[in-house]
Formats: sequence, C-alpha cells, structure tokens
Amino acid sequence: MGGTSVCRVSVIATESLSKRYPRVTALDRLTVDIGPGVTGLVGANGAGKSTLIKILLGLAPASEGSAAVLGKDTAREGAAIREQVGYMPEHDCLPPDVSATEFVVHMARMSGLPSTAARERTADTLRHVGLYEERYRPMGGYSTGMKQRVKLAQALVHDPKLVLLDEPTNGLDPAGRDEMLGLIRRVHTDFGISVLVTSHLLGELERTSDHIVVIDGGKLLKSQSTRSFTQTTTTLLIEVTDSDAHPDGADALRTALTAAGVTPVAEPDSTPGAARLVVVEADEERVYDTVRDTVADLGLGMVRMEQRRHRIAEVFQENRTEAAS
Ligand SMILES: Nc1ncnc2c1ncn2[C@@H]1O[C@H](COP(=O)(O)OP(=O)(O)OP(=O)(O)O)[C@@H](O)[C@H]1O
Repeated sequence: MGGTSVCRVSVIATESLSKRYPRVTALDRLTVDIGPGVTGLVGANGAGKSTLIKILLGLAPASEGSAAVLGKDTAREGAAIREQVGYMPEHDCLPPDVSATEFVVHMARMSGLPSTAARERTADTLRHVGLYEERYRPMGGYSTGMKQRVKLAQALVHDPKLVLLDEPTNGLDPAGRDEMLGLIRRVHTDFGISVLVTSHLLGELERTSDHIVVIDGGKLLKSQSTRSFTQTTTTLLIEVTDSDAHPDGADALRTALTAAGVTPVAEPDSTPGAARLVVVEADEERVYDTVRDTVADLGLGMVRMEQRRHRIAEVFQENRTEAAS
C-alpha cells in the first residue's frame, strides 16, 4: 500500500450482514461502509431500515455477518455504542402526561449525565429543535411536529457522535417536513454529529444528505455520494430575461430555437418556474452555440444555462428495473 492513500473513517460498516425472521429475510448479505456526515438510508416500507438500526444499536443480534459502529462491534459492544449514539425511534413513544423538559432530562440522566449537566443539555437541545415555552406543558397535547422534535432532542441530549433517525418526517405536512430536514442538516453542520436518517421518500433525502444508501428487500442497491447520484444529464435548462421587444422572452426563444432547428422539449408544469424555463436536449455541442447565438440575436439577457441533474427517484427507478430483470 502506498503511504499517500487517504484513510477514510468508517462511522458504520457492515459486512455481509443478514437478519432472518422465521418468515422473512429482513437483511440479506448487506455490505456497506458509511463515513462521517449526513447519510440517507432509503427504502420502501419493509426494506429492512428499522432492522438495520436495531442491529447497529446492538439491540438485536444479526443472523450472519457483522456490523461495527464507530469502530465497535455491535454483537459485543452494544452498551459502549449506545453511550456514543443517539436514537430517534419511528413510532410515538412519549409519555403523554410528562413535559418535554422532564422527559429529556430523564433521558439525559439515563445516559449517565449528572443532574445539572442534564438540565443544561436539555435546555440547549430543546432550544436547538425549536421548543420554547411549550416545553413545560404535558406532551399529550403536542402536535406531531412537536413530538418529533422532542424525539430528536432526546437523541441529541447526551452529545453523541452519531444519531440514528428512523423516519423522522413521518406524519408531518410538507412545511413540517422541510423544517425537520433543516434541523437534521444542522445537527451535522452545527454540532459535527454524524447522522443516519431513514426515509421511504427519496426526494427529501436528496437535499439533506451527503451520501445515500438505497436498500430494497434487505439488499444493497446503491451506496454513493448524493452528488454522484444526481449527476448531470444532457438536458439543458435555459432562463432568459424579457425585453421591450419580447415581453415573454422564454416564449420568443422557444419560437426562434425551433426555427433554428433546435426544438425545445416540454417541461412538466410541476417544475418551479416552468413557464420561464426553456428546455432543450443538448446531445450535440452545436446546440450550445445555437442557444447562445439565438439569445444574442433576440437581444435577451441570459440568466442561466445549465445541465439538468438527475433526480434520485429516477436513479432508483432504473435500479429497481435492473434488479427485477
Ligand atoms: N420482530 C420481527 N419479527 C418478524 N418479522 C419482522 C420483525 N421485524 C421486522 N420484520 C419484518 O422484516 C422486514 C423488514 O422490516 P423493517 O421494519 O426493518 O423494514 P423498514 O424498512 O424499517 O420498514 P418500515 O418503514 O415499514 O418500518 C419486514 O418484512 C418486516 O415485516
């Protein structure tokens, strides 16, 4: 081995990990290596996400293979792992007649923090997740979003190195989901804590995660950086200004491009700002020149011209088709 190779730290590493229940194989020879940062674990319901989390926490034994978290073996060092790892379970598990403060202090004490430190850390983490006066009220009266925040706070209170978040956006409306994803991102950027976050929704992890792992039927489909997942396509997105001569610049450009032999393709209405986007297939170099020349000839300003990125959902679809064939 050369001395120049970069030593990448594994936060989570599994080696041919399998978990078989009497009727179902929940994990099937899963080998994956996850580094620091935010990692999205994506899979449909029943793909094996929760099972993997329980094994990583040392709470369930594997049937075969091995797993290590922060360099510790999940089969032998579960307690040591749980000291350094926070866990946000999927289902509602909060006692209704207790306040968020009482609950999170209790969880902090359970993790071994002394009383004063537990109170201070509780106040800090509840503030981080955006719970203020409500934190003294019984949790039975909380909205789903507030309950999810308390669950996140208790996962962070003992200052772990890694948190495992099982479907943290479950039951939230789109605005609540965005807020939760923002909070999760900040767990890493503000505190340097690594995150493994599961979801059955691919799109939402696209923005939040540095790395994506996709599992299906307990098998690994893909594990790679979000950036390489969303690699560029040959589709070109163009946005131009309007002018006095062309009050609808995009429309004028579409007409002129068609006349120049580059026919724009339709953009789904669901794309934000679709009406202002001109979309062409740039499968040949000359298309770029034609676009630039046409925009200049019309006297319009170029706001942007960029290659579209793949959506993760498309990559996942391709993989499923490959796996099925
Ligand atoms: N204790 C158990 N006994 C038997 N089968 C189980 C057990 N726990 C999970 N399973 C099965 O293992 C498979 C994987 O379940 P798991 O909960 O890990 O999936 P998941 O990806 O987390 O899905 P979900 O989001 O629905 O929880 C499923 O078919 C599930 O029914």
